[in-house]
Amino acid sequence: MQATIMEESAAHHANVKPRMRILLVEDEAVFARAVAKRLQKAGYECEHAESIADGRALARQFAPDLALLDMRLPDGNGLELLSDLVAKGVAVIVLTAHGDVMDAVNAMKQGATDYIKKPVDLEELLLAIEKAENATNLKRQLDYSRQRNSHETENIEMLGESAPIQAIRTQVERIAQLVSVEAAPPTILISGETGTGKDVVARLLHQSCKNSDRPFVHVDCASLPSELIENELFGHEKGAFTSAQNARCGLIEAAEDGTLFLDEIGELPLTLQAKLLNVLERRVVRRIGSTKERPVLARFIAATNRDLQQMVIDGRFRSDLFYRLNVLSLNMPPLRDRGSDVLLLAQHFATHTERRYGLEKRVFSPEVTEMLMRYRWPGNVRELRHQISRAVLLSKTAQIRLQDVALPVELVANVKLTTTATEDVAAATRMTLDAAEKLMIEKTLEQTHFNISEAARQLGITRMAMRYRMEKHGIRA
Ligand SMILES: Nc1ncnc2c1ncn2[C@@H]1O[C@H](COP(=O)(O)OP(=O)(O)OP(=O)(O)O)[C@@H](O)[C@H]1O
Repeated sequence: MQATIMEESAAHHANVKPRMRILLVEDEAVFARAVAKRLQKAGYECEHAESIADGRALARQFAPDLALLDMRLPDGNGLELLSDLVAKGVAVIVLTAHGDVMDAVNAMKQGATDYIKKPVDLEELLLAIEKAENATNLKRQLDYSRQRNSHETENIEMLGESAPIQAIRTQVERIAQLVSVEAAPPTILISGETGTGKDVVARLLHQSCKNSDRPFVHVDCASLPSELIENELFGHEKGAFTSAQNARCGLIEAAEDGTLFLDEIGELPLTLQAKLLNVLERRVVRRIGSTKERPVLARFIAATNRDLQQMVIDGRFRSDLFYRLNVLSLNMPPLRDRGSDVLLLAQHFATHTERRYGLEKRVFSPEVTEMLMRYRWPGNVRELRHQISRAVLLSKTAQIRLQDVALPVELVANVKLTTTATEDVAAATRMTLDAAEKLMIEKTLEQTHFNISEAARQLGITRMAMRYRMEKHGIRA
């Protein structure tokens, strides 16, 4: 989040056109909150209205570039607002109830840019917005046909040449072959620390299966309140509870014969774990308030950064569900075990940011290169991506130096003890040269459990020089 703010403010300074302003007209509060949060995270400005009247008023004040318009609103049909917005030159993506084809057709006839079926997959929505953004930009700049761009498909990239990433690629290929001959596709469990690319690999698995043109539905079990997850997953019949005015299909059904990706599965409440197990075993789903069972064709992929086996021992995760999910498993390696993939990814993210903001090419100083290789990356690829875009935006010269990279002080000791590195650390931490040197020695000693030879090796100095410096700074082993 911090990095996003930094990117935006730097973009502002670099005189780059700010990103789109989006008006969301939607009366389902929880869903609206999730959409607004995701859009803001992606760097868009977003305002939310709950009715046609509010939407109309906000459209005047906020002057959006794009609107996301629900069709069923408390004070009428979204189509009433659609024509006003289109007349103002606002691109409109309509959100239609599942199966309500007529709404979509009417909206497109009245000038909507695109439509998305509910329940909405946030990543799919972002893609539609990007398409609309590209289309609008193109239309403005070149008066070009929007059609060409709106058919681009997303290309998922899992970069890396290291052995652990090659092994993941091979596993993905094997799974793709397996799935094509199996009747009920086997469930896949992806584990790995946060930011290692579990989402990326889930999409890659989807892309490489024969049903890749079918829906990919992402459910984040951690961000949905537990009382809503059941409704989201299973859907409900009209009248199933007081506020259920219309029947609604759940996400399991919405995935059709594509992929249902259950992210952060470790956060699923125990009661729902039992219900999910039933779906996986019997391959049927029943909406809340319904007696009718519908067949489940989707393939399930689950992901977690928790130790599910430990959760089973602690009684917080059902063992039968764990075994059912864990038919095939993929373990995403942490970034620190991927060798020079760190540099390959850093270069990729740097180029991406340079292109996005029209900046000149940057190079990493040798100390930064070394630091990138030695840092432990607890937030993995996500952390690297944020650090690199931030460094590219903040560096005043074509060379990215250590002070442009805001890695936590306690890990700076991973850099060799050269004069330039000490100067860079001092500048980054606003310490004197002496204090920076002392800090680097102390931290390396701590990390090597006071093994002086090992610490000296890591710092690139002799054991004698290490002893001398420890004495100078009054550090006792
Ligand atoms: N190998 C890779 N190549 C390119 N980009 C990657 C790679 N791995 C991860 N990323 C990028 O890093 C970011 C984090 O990845 P992702 O969301 O897939 O991680 P995650 O393991 O699902 O994280 P979390 O556990 O927090 O949900 C994303 O922006 C993703 O595009």
